[in-house]
Amino acid sequence: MSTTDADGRIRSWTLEPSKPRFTPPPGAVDAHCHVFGPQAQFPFSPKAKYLPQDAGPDALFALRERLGFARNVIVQASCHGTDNAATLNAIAVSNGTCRGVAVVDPPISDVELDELHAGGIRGVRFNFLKRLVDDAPKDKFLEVAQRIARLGWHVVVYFEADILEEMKPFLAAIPVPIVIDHMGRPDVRQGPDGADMTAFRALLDSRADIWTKVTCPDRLDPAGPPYADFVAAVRPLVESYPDRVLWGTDWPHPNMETVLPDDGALVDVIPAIAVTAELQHKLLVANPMRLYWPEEG
Ligand SMILES: O=C(O)/C=C(\CC(=O)C(=O)O)C(=O)O
Repeated sequence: MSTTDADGRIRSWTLEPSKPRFTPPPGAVDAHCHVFGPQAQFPFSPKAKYLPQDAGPDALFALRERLGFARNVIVQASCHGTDNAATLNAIAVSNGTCRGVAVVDPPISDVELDELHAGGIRGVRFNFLKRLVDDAPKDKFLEVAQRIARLGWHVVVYFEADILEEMKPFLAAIPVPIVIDHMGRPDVRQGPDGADMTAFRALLDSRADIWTKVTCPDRLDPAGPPYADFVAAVRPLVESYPDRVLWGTDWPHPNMETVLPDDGALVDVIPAIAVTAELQHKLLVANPMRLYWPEEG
């Protein structure tokens, strides 16, 4: 259960995650996580739909150490709106071990985009979840997608399975690689051949440069650890698209109010969805390095 402090700010992550049994390969990247604040330095957006307690870079790096990861990709969370300062700060104090994905105001200037690039940003996120953002203007997002192409960036798109069909023309028009958060949130209880996974595979088959994060068993599988339905639905996806999958903790688990995910248990899902050392290396090292640290390839 999440806890709320005197200011009404919630903590949706556990302070004592278990130590995973699975040891990630050297150089493993947690490619989907966030930072919150610290608020005194980096206030939340007036439009924030949730107000979390501080979860800054120190806590992120302590978690990374405990879980056995070497790098992080920090995705700007909606509670910080389009002010990417908290994300940039975490990258700046990471000694080169973090990169990030920003959320931007569509009229952002080219100079500001260059500054984000210098600060370690390598992509822009378009969030279509109505509970998180007031509007998601597809025409303006497409202009942004065109303007980031020169930087070699990609876009990260977050939507739920019920709008996949209507997202297709928008996604087809994006001129840079696309990463879909949490597989577009399928109902994993339908199984690997259920309607949601079948539709999502068709989307992946429509372009060779659509990647996805095989993340968030905690959000997608209400049964909890060992997340059997998630594993059954997602393992075949990892095997079909081994070069286009990423993995992340989703720490500090925004909006997880009823059940606080145990990050150690989340890491232990990895060997169940990526069952060979080769698949694990692609998922945790080779793929995220190609997207976020291409210069090291
Ligand atoms: O971060 C996630 O993966 C999921 C989120 C929060 C979020 O995206 C945001 O605040 O920007 C969610 O489903 O509430």
